[in-house]
Amino acid sequence: MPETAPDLVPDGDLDPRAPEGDRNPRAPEGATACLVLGDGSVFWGRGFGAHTPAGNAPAAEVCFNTGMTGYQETLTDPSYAGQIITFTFPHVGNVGTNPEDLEAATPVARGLVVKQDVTEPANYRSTRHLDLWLKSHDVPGIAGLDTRALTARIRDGGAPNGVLCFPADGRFDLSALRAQAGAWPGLEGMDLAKEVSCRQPYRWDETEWAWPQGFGRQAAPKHKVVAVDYGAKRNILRCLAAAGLDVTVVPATATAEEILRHQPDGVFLSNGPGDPAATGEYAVPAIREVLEKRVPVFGICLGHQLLGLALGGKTYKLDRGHRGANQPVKDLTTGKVEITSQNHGFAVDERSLPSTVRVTHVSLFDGSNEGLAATDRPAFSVQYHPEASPGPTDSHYLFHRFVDLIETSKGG
Ligand SMILES: NC(=O)CC[C@H](N)C(=O)O
Repeated sequence: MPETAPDLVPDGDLDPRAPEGDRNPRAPEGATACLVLGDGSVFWGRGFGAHTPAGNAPAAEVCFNTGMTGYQETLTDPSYAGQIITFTFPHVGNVGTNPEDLEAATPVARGLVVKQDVTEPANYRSTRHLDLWLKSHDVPGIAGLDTRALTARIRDGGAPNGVLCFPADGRFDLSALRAQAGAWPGLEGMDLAKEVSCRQPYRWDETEWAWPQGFGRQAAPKHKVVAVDYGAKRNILRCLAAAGLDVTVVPATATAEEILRHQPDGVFLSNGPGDPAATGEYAVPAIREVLEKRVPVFGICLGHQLLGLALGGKTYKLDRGHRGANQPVKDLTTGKVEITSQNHGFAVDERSLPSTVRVTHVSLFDGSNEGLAATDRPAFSVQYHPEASPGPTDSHYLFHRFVDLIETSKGG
């Protein structure tokens, strides 16, 4: 193991070397970056990845992810727009980066917080050091701070807003950073899906990529679906194609007419960032119209929340969200428990759902809703990510459930 430098003082305000009452203590020795939270607290660390522009460090919600692998997929998952990700697993970066594990062309996360300094990559698939990859995509990182303390703070107090600052000149204006973190409006009410969505419709055609172990290659397409891209992860589109679907992707703001013009056998609603209620302003009317035409609908994560809204339910913000690869969920249809991968900060309020909606999945961590199905039309959705493989292929059956629904609807 390479030697790593010790943790820096975790919180500038608690720095014993800072004079009493000093709200702007100097950066501790060795600190080149800091994370400033909306409540004014400061976590010092060592910067890596891209420097932040002077006076314009990115503000975002600071969340945590407990996954032990998949940092590149996490960083490129468009659902992380507007967020700084704290990785609770300490060794991030040690398998480098490669072009196959991207969930989107570029990362949208505003920054990452890790415990250990990023080491040289040790993996045959690596084509680039994480540090260089982050630099090339303009994403700043901070290492060497107490990610446990930060995670405990998020767990106990909810996900705070924060600013990650890694200035090239090593100067920190903590007052300005505190003001910036305090002024960031937060994710509630924020519509980010249309920012990360594709701009033009396109056909998903990716037959030559490496497939997840044991998942097989693309089957000859039997049915045609339109996937509405609210910030879709590539592996979802891959899984739809692997289940035998011909996939056309359309922008988040596509109207029902623009969706139905493709004469789809089914409509898929993707994952995506931001507040579903804000996204719903344009998405919900389109989904409602698709539902009225009785076209089969399947939604994942943000797509699940939007389907919940379209069916008459409400969504709310969870205190700290579910982000990681070990989240137990019970499928109430089969009684089976799946270990799932998740990344969401909002949820469907089960109590708000009309009687024409059945709850199909529930979180065994906190009892929140993880899946629903309409009883009067062909539509279902899950809050978690069946395209990810946190262990075995627990949740891939949902893509086949979608195909079955399409076939039943076609009368085939
Ligand atoms: N992964 C997702 O689709 C996230 C959905 C939504 N932005 C949330 O945080 O709950």
